[in-house]
Amino acid sequence: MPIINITKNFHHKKSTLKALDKVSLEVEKGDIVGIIGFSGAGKSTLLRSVNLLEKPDSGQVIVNGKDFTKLNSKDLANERKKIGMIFQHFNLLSSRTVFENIALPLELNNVNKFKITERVNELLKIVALEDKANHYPKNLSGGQKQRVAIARALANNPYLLLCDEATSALDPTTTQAILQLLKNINQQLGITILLITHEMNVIKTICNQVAVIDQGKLITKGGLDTIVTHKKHPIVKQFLISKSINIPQSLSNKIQLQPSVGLFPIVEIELFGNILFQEILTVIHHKYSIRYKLIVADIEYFGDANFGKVLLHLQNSPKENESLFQYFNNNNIINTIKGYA
Ligand SMILES: Nc1ncnc2c1ncn2[C@@H]1O[C@H](COP(=O)(O)OP(=O)(O)OP(=O)(O)O)[C@@H](O)[C@H]1O
Repeated sequence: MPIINITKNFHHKKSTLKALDKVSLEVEKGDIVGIIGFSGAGKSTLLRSVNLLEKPDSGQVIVNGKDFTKLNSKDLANERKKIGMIFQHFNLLSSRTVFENIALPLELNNVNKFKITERVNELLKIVALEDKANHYPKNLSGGQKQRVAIARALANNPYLLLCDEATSALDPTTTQAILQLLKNINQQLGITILLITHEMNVIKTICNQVAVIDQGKLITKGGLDTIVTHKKHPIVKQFLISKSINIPQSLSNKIQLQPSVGLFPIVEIELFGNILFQEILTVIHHKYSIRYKLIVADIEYFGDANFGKVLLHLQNSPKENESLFQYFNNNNIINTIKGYA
């Protein structure tokens, strides 16, 4: 499914905004491609260009062997039936039951009543909501609503599923369950998935390809190992070490911003693929004989490199710690003193 050189401008009163700037993207059948980028980078515009909800000003969108930009509205409507879409806020119809929501695309496709019942029951099984068929959306949890939306998106047997931040409104456990469902759909039904996400976790859990977009341009696309090689690019960097780690309340209650006698520094270290965490700990302990408490460590490995943040509460005097900070700075280990306790 090649997207070739698409450009999309939005015209405001006095200015024009280039939301997509000559973007080309190849999506192979069976891929799960994650699109990442800062807010306003053009992710939604790119996703919506695939089924021409957003019509590019130029370029080609070749899906299912057809250039969507050249289709008349009737042919495009027919092609769209084979592309499912789900959204962050589910977009269910509140006046319809779960069954009726899922049945909607089939009704619009003039499928007969008997076949609709058969298909909806199949779909309820796929998303494990058989017992909720007659419930209304307002009585469902977020995860259940997204399952209904997924079932509805699958109704017409799509070959492609577009997901616009499908898990952003869900808690971590529900997110994992929805991701697992998407993975099963990809593997068992052979559906290609294109998704937008802000979460590294989503990429790591289900995507085999990542597309990075920034200011309307495609920066890179590939597996995570390829993406990591662009670690200096701001969006990739933020993605790799986006974690904000919190100082536990028991410690933050005691924290002082200025050093004073009897208080020791709490230092945050950023790991950015240049050095391994265990190596840093060994140096702190063996080379500089500095005692520390490990407060929080949130680290992920990509290949042999680790990325993330670590919070250490050093236990030595400022003088004794000096050589350690010199070591950090000499080795480009980004460190910030968050306070003293
Ligand atoms: N219909 C529209 N009319 C005018 N400008 C638009 C329209 N849709 C998007 N834009 C602008 O195009 C740019 C890209 O928007 P888009 O929604 O694709 O970004 P995004 O990466 O999905 O952002 P976010 O993560 O915040 O959803 C933004 O500057 C946005 O304001």
